Amino acid sequence: MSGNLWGYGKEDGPSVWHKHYPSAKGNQQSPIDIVPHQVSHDPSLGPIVLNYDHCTSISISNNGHSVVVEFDDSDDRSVILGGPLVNPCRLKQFHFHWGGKGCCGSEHSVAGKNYASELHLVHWNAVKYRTYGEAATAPDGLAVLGIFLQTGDDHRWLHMITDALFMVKFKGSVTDFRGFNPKCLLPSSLHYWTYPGSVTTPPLHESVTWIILKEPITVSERQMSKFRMLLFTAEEEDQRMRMENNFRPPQPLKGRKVRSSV
Ligand SMILES: NS(=O)(=O)c1cccc(F)c1F
Ligand SMILES: [Zn+2]
Repeated sequence: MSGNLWGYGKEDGPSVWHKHYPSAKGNQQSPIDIVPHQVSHDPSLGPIVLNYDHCTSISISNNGHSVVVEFDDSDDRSVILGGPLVNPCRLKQFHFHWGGKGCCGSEHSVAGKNYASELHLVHWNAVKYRTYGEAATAPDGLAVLGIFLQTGDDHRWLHMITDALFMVKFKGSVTDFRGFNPKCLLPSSLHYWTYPGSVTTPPLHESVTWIILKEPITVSERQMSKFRMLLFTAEEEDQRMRMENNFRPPQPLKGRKVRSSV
């Protein structure tokens, strides 16, 4: 039975990840608190382009840490390009981080403000690396697009995801999830902040070019509550633990520059 290597609890959460994952104390860790007034505007930064029109979602699953939608990344059907990126990067998966009822669960914060949740679209540099695994350990291997979720009215398309969550309640569950285009989850503006960082879950590799959209999307508290009916635990486990507060707190900037497109 695969043990629980790490989690978000008191005994296995972010404050003890460094015991098994030394990168936790590295110089380019994520997330960070973004302070807009200290960001340097870089006019050489072009717009980001999302070519998701022929994207191929395959499945939605509960990996015991979040809910993940996986894509077919066997070719360049869905890529992110432009902005700070040298090479186009292939969409591999997206997932969310969220808090408990009514409190915040984003990973990045903006001048100390946290949002209710944060959506991460994970892409990898298939121009330079042969596999995702190889890219995941290289400094220019991954590009993650971060989108903040704030609460308000219902999001018109998020129900496509929240309606499927009952199928993946337990850790280790997976179900078909085809034909979903994440373009429907984007805000109207693609203005962004960007900085060099890490994946925010173990093994915490410093392989991510972060691209964080400035404009949040709006979802309802009712839609957010459906994420909280997911469980960190598997069906056969006695202790059922609600999946919430699955976020890492901000990490030291250590001299890194956060740049903005406009
Ligand atoms: N939270 S996260 O977007 O940094 C992330 C998590 C797991 C695998 C990744 F490749 C990744 F990017
Ligand atoms: Zn994430």
